[in-house]
Amino acid sequence: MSNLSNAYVPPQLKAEILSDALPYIQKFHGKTIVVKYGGNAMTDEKLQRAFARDVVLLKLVGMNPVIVHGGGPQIGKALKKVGKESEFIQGMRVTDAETMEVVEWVLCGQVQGDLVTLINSFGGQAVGLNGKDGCLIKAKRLRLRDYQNPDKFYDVGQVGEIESINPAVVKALQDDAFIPVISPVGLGEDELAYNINADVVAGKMAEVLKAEKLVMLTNTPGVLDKEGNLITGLTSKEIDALFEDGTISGGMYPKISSALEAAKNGVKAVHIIDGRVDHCLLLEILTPEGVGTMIKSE
Ligand SMILES: Nc1ncnc2c1ncn2[C@@H]1O[C@H](COP(=O)(O)OP(=O)(O)O)[C@@H](O)[C@H]1O
Ligand SMILES: CC(=O)N[C@@H](CCC(=O)OP(=O)(O)O)C(=O)O
Repeated sequence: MSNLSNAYVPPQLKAEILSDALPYIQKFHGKTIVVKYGGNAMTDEKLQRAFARDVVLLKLVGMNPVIVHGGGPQIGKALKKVGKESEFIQGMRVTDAETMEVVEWVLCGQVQGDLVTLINSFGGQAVGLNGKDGCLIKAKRLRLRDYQNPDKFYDVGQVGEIESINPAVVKALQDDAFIPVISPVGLGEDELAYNINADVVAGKMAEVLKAEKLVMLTNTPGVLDKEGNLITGLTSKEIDALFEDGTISGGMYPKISSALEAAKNGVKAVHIIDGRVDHCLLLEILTPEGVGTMIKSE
């Protein structure tokens, strides 16, 4: 992948490739595109730079990218430093009060700060937000239902589910030249901060903003079947079958569930794509090439 960017491309071909993007730029002009930038997709510096450039480019050609970032592996590292192991149930981090302090520090501080700085270094105007800002995300304590046994619930501590989203602050920013960069932390009525899975925030944000597209960047080619082959498209029924036969596990649970909810609730195109591919965002949005898995509402 990295060698490709050094390969010789005749100037005429470059111009044609740029020109081929025109219908996509027209189609998505003025439209909101929510991008979930997973912590697993942001581990390589070169890829991070390509991502930030792509976001700036999308904004400058008239689209409204809204970024929801994760940071699971980065939280895991910070917790290790203070001697705490990470525990997950169905893709949700079990979060006690001490863990929550680290989560907020890593997500709303380090990860968001680095991303905002990087986007702005390429000429964008990114603004960092978390759920507390402008009353963006109201959360309440999650009762996590067992995927296989609906009568069973898990207590995962200070983990939130979304009660409501007030998108006013995001709309105000995106109607201007700004690129919102949102950390998945919500505020409860009890004034506690809640740790919310970033896929859940991205899916709901896309719904509430009536986004044209939701693109989730992760560290696999997309959703894989039992043999490890990429599944390019998935319907609701097919997803149920994958849950039942155990093909989906860990972080893919909240990702697929949130993607499906968004597709069912009006987001026209929902994709889970490989964030390890250089310029995957441009490939997904500005070319006819299908990358990753498209989640369909039915
Ligand atoms: N069927 C599946 N296809 C692809 N990935 C899967 C599947 N089931 C579980 N996974 C796991 O889900 C992970 C992606 O979710 P997660 O670790 O939460 O990433 P992110 O930080 O991008 O949200 C993959 O790295 C993989 O280990
Ligand atoms: C409740 C819960 O699990 N919250 C996540 C929030 C970050 C996240 O979702 O990051 P990724 O997108 O990189 O996985 C966590 O603590 O890891």
